[in-house]
Amino acid sequence: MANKAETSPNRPQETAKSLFRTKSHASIQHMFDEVAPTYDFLNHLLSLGIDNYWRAFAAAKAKKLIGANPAPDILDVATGTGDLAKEMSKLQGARVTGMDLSPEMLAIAEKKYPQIRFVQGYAEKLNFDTASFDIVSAGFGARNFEDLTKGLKEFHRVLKPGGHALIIEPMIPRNPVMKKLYLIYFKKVLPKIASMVSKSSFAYDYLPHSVESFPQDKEFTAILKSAGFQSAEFIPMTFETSILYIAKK
Ligand SMILES: C[S@@+](CC[C@H](N)C(=O)[O-])C[C@H]1O[C@@H](n2cnc3c(N)ncnc32)[C@H](O)[C@@H]1O
Repeated sequence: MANKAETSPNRPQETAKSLFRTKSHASIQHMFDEVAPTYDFLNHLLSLGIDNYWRAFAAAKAKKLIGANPAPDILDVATGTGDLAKEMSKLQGARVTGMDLSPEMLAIAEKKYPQIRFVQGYAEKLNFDTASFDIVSAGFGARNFEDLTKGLKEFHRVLKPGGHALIIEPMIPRNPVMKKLYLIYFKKVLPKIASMVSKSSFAYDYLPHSVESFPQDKEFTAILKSAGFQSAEFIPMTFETSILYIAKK
């Protein structure tokens, strides 16, 4: 039997490990609805504010890829509280839509950024026309998709030919010393801090499990290509603690 912190408060049969295996929409939604009120505070605290830089870096890459397009259409999937959508909305003429499955995360996004259009939905079945976006982004969301391949195929479908997907995920450093330090922080320190602030300490036990079990760098670019993208590259950020994937349709 798992201890209390490792089980979901309203779903005692569910452990952080079992959630990562199933990742049903209902369980993921429940977890994010619960962490929503403290999500931003903890995000910035636990990353020492560097998460803002990672999103701004992705938006700067998007700007280059968009080029002279005066009105790029951008979809931010798994937008959560909207911070990556906000970065994308700073691009000249950008028409940004943020979508997420969690109504509580979206309610916060709408409050923070009333100028951006937010909609509820699922990455695996995007409610948008084929070839309708120049950029599809996702910050720290793909790892939670119930069906990753289906989600990435949907990114590909809704992109215009030549459009790009930009995906940010946490990265486990490849350098052995950095990796050891990172995992101590990620598995021992981070869940303790989070449990003092968030209603759902469960979510922060799930986080290291989900990152450790998720395909990274070349493994993930191979998945992007098998989802239909003609090319895919990755850029490690901040001593390989985060990674940006860029894939072209
Ligand atoms: C860690 S948060 C990231 C939020 C935001 N993008 C950011 O940069 O902080 C992950 C988000 O992904 C959403 N999510 C997870 N699976 C999803 C899916 N299949 N479809 C849509 N949203 C999903 C969750 O509801 C949550 O808001």
